[in-house]
Amino acid sequence: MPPDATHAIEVSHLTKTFGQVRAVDDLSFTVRPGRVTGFLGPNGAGKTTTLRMLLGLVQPTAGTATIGGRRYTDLDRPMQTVGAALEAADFHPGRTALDHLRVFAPQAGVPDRRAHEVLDLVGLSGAAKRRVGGFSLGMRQRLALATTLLGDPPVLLLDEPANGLDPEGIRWLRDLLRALAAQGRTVLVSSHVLSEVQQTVDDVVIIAGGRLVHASTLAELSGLAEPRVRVASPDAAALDALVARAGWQRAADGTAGGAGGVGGVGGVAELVGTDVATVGHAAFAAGLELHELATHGVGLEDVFLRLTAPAPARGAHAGAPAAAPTAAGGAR
Ligand SMILES: Nc1ncnc2c1ncn2[C@@H]1O[C@H](COP(=O)(O)OP(=O)(O)OP(=O)(O)O)[C@@H](O)[C@H]1O
Repeated sequence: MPPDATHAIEVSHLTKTFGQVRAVDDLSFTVRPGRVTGFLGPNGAGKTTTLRMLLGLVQPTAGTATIGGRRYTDLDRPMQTVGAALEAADFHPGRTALDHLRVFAPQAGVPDRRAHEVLDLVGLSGAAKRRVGGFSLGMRQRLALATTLLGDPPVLLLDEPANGLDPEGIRWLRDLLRALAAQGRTVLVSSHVLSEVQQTVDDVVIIAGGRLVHASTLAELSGLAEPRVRVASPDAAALDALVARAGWQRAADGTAGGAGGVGGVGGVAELVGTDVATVGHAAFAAGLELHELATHGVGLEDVFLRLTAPAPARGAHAGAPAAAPTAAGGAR
């Protein structure tokens, strides 16, 4: 099936509770075709449960998860529409890689020879006749990916596909996923480590505690990682006045005052869009005593950790400009 714009993934107010556990909580996001989207969150965030609901394996408590506007269970040819790899270990150990794919080929509605093509695509041609029982985790990941590609689906859902791959394998996966997206496919890749997929994804959907905490392009997420100037003075009021007078922008989650000076009295400001020389000069000209003036970078991984920190810490970010398409850091 040729990929086209009708193969977007739409998750709307999706909720799943298991007894007392609210695994997915009023989650809404869109995944666009032609792009690789990272579905990110710490362990237990609800990624797998969301993917399972998308695949009709788990019934939502509320909300909907659709592919091209239809639920997975309503698709005419699901295996030719969605390729999904949720667990890499689910192989018959006595089967060869080729046999494994041949078992799935009829379900995917493709001839046997397609098995060779997908083995080639994932770099496993040389191991086609080896038993899967002897495969490394990385080889299993490649075979799982080959299985998802059998029906040439326009939508790919991959749960932690980089797990078990060495750095060369991760680079290979990146190139393959980017090529698949460039063909117009919708590619959703989950991971609990941003750095693992940072160079692969165009968009990010970040969840924590079952809730959406951030959805944007990777470039917009990177914008939250700009360098900051941290400035502390024993005179909080004068520091505040200087910041206001100069028109400096405070970081959205930066400290807006509080203990920063001598003996815990004073103010601290975290500023973006300026530099230490400008701030130092203005403070000197204003006769303001400073106890700290430094630039510090906030890495992308730091941004990710802050966004996914437990609720009280996340609450501090609720006003971040690009950070909160829906609720950031609500009560859970
Ligand atoms: N079948 C189930 N019964 C009860 N609780 C479940 C079930 N499946 C998932 N959960 C719980 O739901 C929450 C979300 O789990 P889920 O596996 O979706 O998270 P995840 O983001 O995929 O985590 P990981 O990165 O560790 O795979 C967890 O608290 C988990 O224990």
